[in-house]
Amino acid sequence: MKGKLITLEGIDGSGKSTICRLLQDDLGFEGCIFTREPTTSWFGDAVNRALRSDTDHIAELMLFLADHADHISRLIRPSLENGDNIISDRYSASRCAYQGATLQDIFEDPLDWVRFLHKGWTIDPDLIILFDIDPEVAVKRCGDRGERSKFEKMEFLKKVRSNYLRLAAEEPGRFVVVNADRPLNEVQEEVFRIIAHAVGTGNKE
Ligand SMILES: Nc1ncnc2c1ncn2[C@@H]1O[C@H](COP(=O)(O)OP(=O)(O)OP(=O)(O)O)[C@@H](O)[C@H]1O
Ligand SMILES: Cc1cn([C@H]2C[C@H](O)[C@@H](COP(=O)(O)O)O2)c(=O)[nH]c1=O
Repeated sequence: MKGKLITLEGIDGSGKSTICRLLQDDLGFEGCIFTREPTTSWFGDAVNRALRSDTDHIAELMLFLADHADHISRLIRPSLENGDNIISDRYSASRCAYQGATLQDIFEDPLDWVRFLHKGWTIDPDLIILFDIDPEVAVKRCGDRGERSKFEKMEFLKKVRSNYLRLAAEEPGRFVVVNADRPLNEVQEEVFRIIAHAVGTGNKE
């Protein structure tokens, strides 16, 4: 693989999508390919249907995995092989953190099980930027944005946050944890600096 894969992760309302939009508008990152999970494919549509209903948690996980497999074969692998740098708003760590929480009554260590399900076929990110924030602050931020994700609940997001922090502690070489509970310009400055360092100018060379 010649390009770099960078993913933005964090609980709902942590500010990933806001930073992603700012990155997309910045000329310094115009060589990067921007993508997200759930994707905009029909697999992503199926995931979004599951997110709007009380779908069985295992079935929901399988839909997320199908969307991820399609994302890799259609965009991630060919772009990396072509030398493009990719920035993805959510990726595999979202599954470990969120489905690691939805499945906690079924498995002893659901995070580890979900992580195992990716082995052998996924492409691991070169760098994962974790937007870390107290769920109380994140949920308040999301308060007035209309329809809510079924996951935007305090107790649930506390578990998701602790799963993310466990992932970061277990792979310190891959994760950078950013304090997302700061003014937007400060978070932006730090994330831009980290990504610029990882991809150089954002172009292929
Ligand atoms: N640093 C910040 N300080 C205050 N408000 C912020 C900050 N960053 C983002 N916001 C606001 O918080 C809300 C949630 O931000 P955003 O949609 O970027 O989060 P997200 O992590 O992408 O959430 P989700 O994963 O649920 O889509 C938005 O209204 C956004 O304008
Ligand atoms: C990729 C992925 C996402 N989720 C959850 C996280 C959010 O609550 C929703 C949708 O994401 P968005 O960024 O707010 O649009 O889905 C998940 O549970 N598992 C995943 O793998």
